[in-house]
Amino acid sequence: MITRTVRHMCLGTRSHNRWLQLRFHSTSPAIFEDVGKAGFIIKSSSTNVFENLALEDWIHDNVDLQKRSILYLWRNSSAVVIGRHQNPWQECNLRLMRQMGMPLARRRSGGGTVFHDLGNINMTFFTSKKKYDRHRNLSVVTSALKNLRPGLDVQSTERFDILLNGQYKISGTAAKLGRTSAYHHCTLLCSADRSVLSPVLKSSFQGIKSNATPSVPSPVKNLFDEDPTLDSETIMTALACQYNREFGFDSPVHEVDPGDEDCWPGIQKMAEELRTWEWVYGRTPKFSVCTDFHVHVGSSNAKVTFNLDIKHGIIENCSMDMPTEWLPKNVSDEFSSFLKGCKYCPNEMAALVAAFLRATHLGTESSSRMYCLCENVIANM
Ligand SMILES: Nc1ncnc2c1ncn2[C@@H]1O[C@H](COP(=O)(O)OC(=O)CCCC[C@@H]2CCSS2)[C@@H](O)[C@H]1O
Repeated sequence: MITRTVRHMCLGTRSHNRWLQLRFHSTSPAIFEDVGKAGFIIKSSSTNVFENLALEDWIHDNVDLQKRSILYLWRNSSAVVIGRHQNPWQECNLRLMRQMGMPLARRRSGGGTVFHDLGNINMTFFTSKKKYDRHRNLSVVTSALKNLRPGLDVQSTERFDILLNGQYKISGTAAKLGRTSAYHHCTLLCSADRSVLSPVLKSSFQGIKSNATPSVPSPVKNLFDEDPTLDSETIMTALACQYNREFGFDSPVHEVDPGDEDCWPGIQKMAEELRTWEWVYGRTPKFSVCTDFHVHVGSSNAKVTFNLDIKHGIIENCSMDMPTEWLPKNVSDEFSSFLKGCKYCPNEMAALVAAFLRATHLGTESSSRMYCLCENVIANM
């Protein structure tokens, strides 16, 4: 299958951009040649999770999907991707991810949390809402794999996972349905680093109560562990071929750069929005944290109970309970009210704590206790 670079097909200026024409002048076949066709396959040249998710948004918002379907193939460097209505504190080990410098992304589709790295292939099937068919899309994946290796036991399930050997998940699905258009996207675990996948998908926090969508953990396996002769390029080519075959299209795989603002006007702003704290954390459904911990300073120790209500990622209510001989009640009360309005974010909290301690001239002993208390609170963020 020929791989083409869409950038080369574009004339370079916004006014001549073929994708814009796709949106605004989609009835002009002479201009379109390839993109005027009913089926189109693209593959991202980027491995940046935010850029790649932004391209999904861009296509969903800008391309007329009534007359054409698109298969979008993409891979990301290591990242965790949560569903639109999920709670990241509940779903992943944020502390470990921060230590590893691993990004967390919130996608616009629902569903659970998955781990991505270059050993994981993502596919997005864009269609009109009428043509939206997850079973058929997943049959493209399973047929592509069976065409490559007829001995593989891969089957899709009722919940739109794909299982290997009837028990190991190799693919998870999510979808976004708009008024007239839709996309279904799914993963394919080929050779992801499972020594990272498991620990990053384990929350390190306790005492979270929320109605956010929980993930459904499953035993996972990499496809290449089953057949080490496979590789990602071969799989992506097979997926593209099977997509054309299943839907009667004849699209080559067009390589696209989601960082190319000329090609996708406004995409950088979309990627920026996906990177913001307000989107990644602030979109978490309202939740509360009720936790207790022991604090030790020198020879003194105490049990602290901590209650927080968090809305849009911001602390709405805060109360803490501890022996008054350990920390005077007026100090803990003042600190509690100081935290209201603060982002549930370790960096922000550390800065606020420093400001609080500067402003409230506590004695050395109380200051040390406050630091200890705050360290414990921050460790839960
Ligand atoms: N990459 C990947 N592929 C398949 N299964 C995974 C993966 N990472 C983790 N898991 C397993 O799935 C569950 C979560 O399953 P759950 O069913 O809760 O969620 C999903 O499957 C969501 C799939 C989203 C697909 C999108 C496509 C493009 S952007 S992300 C997790 O706890 C692990 O056990």
